[in-house]
Amino acid sequence: MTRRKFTEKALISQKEPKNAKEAIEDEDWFLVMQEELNQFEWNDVWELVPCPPSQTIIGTKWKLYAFYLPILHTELDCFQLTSCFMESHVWDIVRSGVYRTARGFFRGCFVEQYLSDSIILFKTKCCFKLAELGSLYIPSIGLYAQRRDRVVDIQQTPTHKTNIYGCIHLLKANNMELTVEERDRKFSTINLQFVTDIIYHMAVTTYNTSLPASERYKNGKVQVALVWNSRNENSTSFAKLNAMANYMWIKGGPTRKVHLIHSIWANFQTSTNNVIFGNRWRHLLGERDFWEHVGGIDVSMVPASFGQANTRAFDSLLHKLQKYVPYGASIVDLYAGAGVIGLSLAATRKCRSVKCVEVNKEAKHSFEKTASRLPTDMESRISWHQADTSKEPLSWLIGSDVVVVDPPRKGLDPSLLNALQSVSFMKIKDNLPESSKTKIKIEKRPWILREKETSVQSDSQMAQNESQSLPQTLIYISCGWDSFKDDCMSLLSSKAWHLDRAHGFNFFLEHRGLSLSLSLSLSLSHTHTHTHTEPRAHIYLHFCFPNFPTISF
Ligand SMILES: C[S@@+](CC[C@H](N)C(=O)[O-])C[C@H]1O[C@@H](n2cnc3c(N)ncnc32)[C@H](O)[C@@H]1O
Repeated sequence: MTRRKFTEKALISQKEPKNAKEAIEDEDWFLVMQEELNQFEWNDVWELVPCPPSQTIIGTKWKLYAFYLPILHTELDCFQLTSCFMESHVWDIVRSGVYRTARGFFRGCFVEQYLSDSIILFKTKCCFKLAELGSLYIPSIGLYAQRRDRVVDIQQTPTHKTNIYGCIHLLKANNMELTVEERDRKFSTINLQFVTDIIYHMAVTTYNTSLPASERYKNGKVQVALVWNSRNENSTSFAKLNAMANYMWIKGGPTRKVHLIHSIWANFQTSTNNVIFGNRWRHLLGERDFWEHVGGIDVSMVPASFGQANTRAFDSLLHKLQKYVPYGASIVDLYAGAGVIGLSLAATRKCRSVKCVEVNKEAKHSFEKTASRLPTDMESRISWHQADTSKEPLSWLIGSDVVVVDPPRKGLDPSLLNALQSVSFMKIKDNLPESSKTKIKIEKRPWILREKETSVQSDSQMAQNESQSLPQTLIYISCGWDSFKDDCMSLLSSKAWHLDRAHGFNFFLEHRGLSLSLSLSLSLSHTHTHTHTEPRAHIYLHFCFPNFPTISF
């Protein structure tokens, strides 16, 4: 494998050399250089080493010039990159290609205020889905390589220096001792290639406040979920799964001097599609509740419900978002997961009411646990509803001053998008659509009643007493740039909403296609109610570019 030296003050271009300052300032030059880099064969491993400016290092065609940070992408990839970021660099999002794309887009929407947070990336990514490939005796456990035909072993990299390392070591030893075979593993089709893999979910908690903040990530205990190729606990291979969990617990559990593992869960998944988790979960060992502290509140997380991958970036996003929510507002948090966003707002903005709407019933337990630790003087009425936001979305919007949406990468469901477009043109009480009026009437439809049975609410009169206000503020948190752009354009083109702020956050930079993620916050307000003194509505989004070809600074 060719190893090429690359400098921390380097940039490649066929164009005229420029010094670092000039190059950063000259956007055209920068973009040309980015295009050139896209033509590269990415089979080489790049190393970050000090290198004198203007030194030709890659044949005659490519030159290396003084600059800030390198752009690089390799097949073994971001691990070289991340090690660099991990150890020393604050990744400057402002110089990234994603940032430029976003800024161009928002300028087109007349948003001048586009801000972003820089963060030391891998020191903060807390949650990983890891795959295992290879033989029993030489397994690799880590993230998929770009083509997803192999796994880059996380232990070969200096990037994820957490107790996850130790857990992976245990898994490998364990597989050998217990001869966990291919047939026990979960089978997946990934990118049309049929590969055998076993999937682990690992999350590190930074909750332990007895540790100095700098050590919490490194020494946080790990929540491990083993995804098993069987339908349930009655399968013949369940004994092997149990043995595997016990082995890990004995070697890395609370009785050891080095206590690595917080808890172990099993997930049963026999499906051959790309969905990682099956519907059936079982808690095997350790504490059930796994706590984090984000957005000013303690948050409980189970692996079965969605958890943001980067605790620190999420915390930063939540603190920013709180500023856009008026005190005493009533909130609906759609695509809420365990309701972390809604509950954080309830606690910090003294919200009148907070409704969290989520389709995955497994998130209910975490919601209840988190709610049980909210400050006792909180007067908000909080509730969690297992429901599909695409069904009767207006019924969730009416009665809320602020709508928070945090959809999956595919973006908003069309029916919700429609409802958001139409809601600002409605006159409350006079023009309530039939579907939302029925919510105020006594509900008789069995399927809605069934959904309500799975709801948790702190005030049973909530639905009836809720004021019938219309949303003035929309906060959009996105992790899918393309879908966000489409949704945003639809909202703006309806002239219902005005957009005036955006904010970016680094959430992760991970190996899968070198996806690059950041969040933005935007502010939207109803065109006809916009006062120009204060933004009335906000969208935040967190987006990511899978297969983003280069990273630039
Ligand atoms: C990106 S996650 C956001 C979770 C949450 N806001 C958080 O920060 O933890 C998207 C969530 O939307 C949920 N979801 C997907 N489609 C949905 C739908 N049609 N109705 C309600 N929830 C949905 C998923 O189960 C997932 O929990």
